[in-house]
Amino acid sequence: VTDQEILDDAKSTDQIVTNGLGLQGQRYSTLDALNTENVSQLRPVWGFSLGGEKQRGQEAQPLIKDGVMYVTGSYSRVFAIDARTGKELWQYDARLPDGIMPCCDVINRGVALYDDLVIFGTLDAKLVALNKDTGKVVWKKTVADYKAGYSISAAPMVVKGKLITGLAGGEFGVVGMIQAFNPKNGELLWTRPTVEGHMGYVMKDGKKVENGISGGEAGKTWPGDLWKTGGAAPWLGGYYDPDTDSLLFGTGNPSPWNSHLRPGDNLYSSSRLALDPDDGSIKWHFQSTPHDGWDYDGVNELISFDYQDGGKTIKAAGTADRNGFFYVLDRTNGKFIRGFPFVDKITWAKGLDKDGRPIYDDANRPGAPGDADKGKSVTVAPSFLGGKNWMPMAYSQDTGLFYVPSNEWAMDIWNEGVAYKKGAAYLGAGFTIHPLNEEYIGVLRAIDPKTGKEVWRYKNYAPLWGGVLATKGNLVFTGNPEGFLMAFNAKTGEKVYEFNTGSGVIGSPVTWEMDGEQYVSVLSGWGGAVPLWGGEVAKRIKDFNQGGMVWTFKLPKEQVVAKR
Ligand SMILES: O=C(O)c1cc(C(=O)O)c2c(n1)C(=O)C(=O)c1cc(C(=O)O)[nH]c1-2
Repeated sequence: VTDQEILDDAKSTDQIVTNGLGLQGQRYSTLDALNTENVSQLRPVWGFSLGGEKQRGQEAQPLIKDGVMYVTGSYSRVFAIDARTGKELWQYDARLPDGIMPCCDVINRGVALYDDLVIFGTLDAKLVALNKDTGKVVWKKTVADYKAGYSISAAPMVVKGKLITGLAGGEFGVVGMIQAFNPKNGELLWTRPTVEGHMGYVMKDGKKVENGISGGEAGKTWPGDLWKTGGAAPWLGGYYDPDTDSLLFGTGNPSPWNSHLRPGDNLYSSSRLALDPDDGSIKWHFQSTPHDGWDYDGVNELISFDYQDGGKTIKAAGTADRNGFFYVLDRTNGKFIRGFPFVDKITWAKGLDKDGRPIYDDANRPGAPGDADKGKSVTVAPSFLGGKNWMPMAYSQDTGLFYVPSNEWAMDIWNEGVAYKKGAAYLGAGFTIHPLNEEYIGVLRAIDPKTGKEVWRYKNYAPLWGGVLATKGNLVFTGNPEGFLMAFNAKTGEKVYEFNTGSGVIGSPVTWEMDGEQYVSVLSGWGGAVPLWGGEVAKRIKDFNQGGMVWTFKLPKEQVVAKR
């Protein structure tokens, strides 16, 4: 895979070489052979088991190149599969040490492809590059200390010949970090800490050269030494906008959760960042939840899109935050254009001011703990798992709508005393999540970013936890924990297809063209954060079965011909 193929991925239909179906991550395919007219005839053509004794959450998006599918499974495993037949070509198992500390299941979100390499990050915070034909290790590099709580769950990406990744570990008081490597040998090129006060570096002739302190100086928006263990992990990775030559990343919660310990905005936690891919410097930031006290990570994808306003093209970016607000930003400078709630209930803030800063409801910030007891508990919506969590939305270039997998839930949350200890959970909070409605938690929403209007919604009993795909065939695909891959009419929201994969679908579906036919693939395998952290919600989903399968679909041949 070349840099040009990566740049062209949003337009090419015969391969998928980026996470997000294009570096901007719109998850939109120009294929329309499969459409609302014929999707009811969609059939599975093969299934592939990810095997292993312990099937856990499968959150990856498959990549496809030259008839081979590359996909990751739980416990840091990679599989190469013949995309025509489902036959395994090779598999690689990272063999994790016992002490790994992922907060939220043993998931992985996919590989990056570059040259003849298949590259992914592991739960013990390594990057591993495999030969695409043999699965043999070409290079392997430890990028952070898993014993301090670091891990990698994101799919890395290659931008302008650099391999870029974000690190996880926000629940352990790590220092969030975005890093660039030489994809051919794993050599570090630059590193950008995402907590104010930490020095960034670029490598020159094998030497670390300082590249500015994140935020300019230490402790401006943090008290005392707390910035040293400030979290803000960019654990979901990011995307790249070629128009502005910016990496667009989000950052997680500040550590610890107890906000009374850290008065101030706590930059750059719960923020969106635009970085220069050449040296990792920060071009702009937008903080969605300053002084977060509810675990509203700001990692959710910031998706570039253009729209017309009074004859002018606006270079915008949209993001649906965990805190329940959808933000439209000017992606040339990070300025707030507009924001609006995308969930039914938000109680931690009364709204947004003209710059997009939340107007807090102080009664709904969990109270400070006393010396011995816990602080005042409050009931807040959304829950800490968010109006939307990691699962990527899609943007359709035809309808101009975002298709947002969201959830309606609240939590009781309180603070407790906590001290930092390397490798131990660093929360200082307790919580329990509960549904807001009897009939549903999940809501797939079609949202107009120009008006904030919800065009349609689909309600789902269990929380939605899978990625979304939009196509020119007027289709929107996503999955649910109940096990179904579903397709909707992009304009009306009518459900036009479903298929039971046998376990919850929390992966991200893809579509591509092979031998003149349009294929759809998705991973199935229930898991992720909900069953682990879900309180009352976990009870609702306790009978859902685990799994680990890749499912691949297409239309029967005669069906395609009949429609043409
Ligand atoms: O702060 C972090 O470093 C971090 C990492 C991850 C992760 O790596 O998946 C999650 C979260 N936080 C998190 O807050 C969260 O809700 C979450 C859900 C999931 C998931 O895959 O279901 N991962 C994560």
